[in-house]
Amino acid sequence: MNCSSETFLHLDNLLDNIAENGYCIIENAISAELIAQLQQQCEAQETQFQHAKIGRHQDLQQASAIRSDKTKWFNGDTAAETSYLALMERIRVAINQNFYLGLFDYECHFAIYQQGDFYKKHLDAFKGKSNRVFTTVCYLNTPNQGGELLIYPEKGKEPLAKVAPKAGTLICFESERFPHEVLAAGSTRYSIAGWFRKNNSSANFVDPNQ
Ligand SMILES: O=C(O)CCC(=O)C(=O)O
Ligand SMILES: [Fe+2]
Repeated sequence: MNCSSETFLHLDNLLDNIAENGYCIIENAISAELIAQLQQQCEAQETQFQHAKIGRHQDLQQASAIRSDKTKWFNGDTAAETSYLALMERIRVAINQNFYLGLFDYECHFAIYQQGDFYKKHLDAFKGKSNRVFTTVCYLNTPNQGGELLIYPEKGKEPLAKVAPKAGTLICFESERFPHEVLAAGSTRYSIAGWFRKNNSSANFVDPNQ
């Protein structure tokens, strides 16, 4: 098993599961200390969170029927954010080494789901339309009830997995392949959602463009 003393990440487990299934769910992937710091940061900065838009071209009103959480982009401004990004960088490099995907960078945001907040079934990327290749989700607390993530197969209505959010659990899946949804949260739910991206740039089109 591949564990760093500080942050604790089951890299081999992650790679094996991705190779076999295209997704992985790893409990206790990240140290409780780092998770607690990130969760406290979310709580302290809650007023800076905003209702999320979906895609680049949709407006807020359309988005609110699909998701009701609030998000805040991650800038690496704090030591905890830097540690988290360093972990994601290790995953990016390992995925590239194992699957030759040419993942180029990583973007992520914090998300807060208050009681009743949801995110309806969706895909994070559509073939040929997005540079998002792998989605990551990391839970920063363990809500009392609700807020489960359902991961669906490419075709078929029965979920492959139903994940009750738990502090320290890390989920990774192919963004174009797995529709997923977040059931209504029963109590406040803190998380980080992120995406490893490929570079779609060409001579007259620069993307990622954030
Ligand atoms: O928080 C989760 O469990 C999933 C969030 C999600 O699907 C997203 O932000 O795209
Ligand atoms: Fe998603």
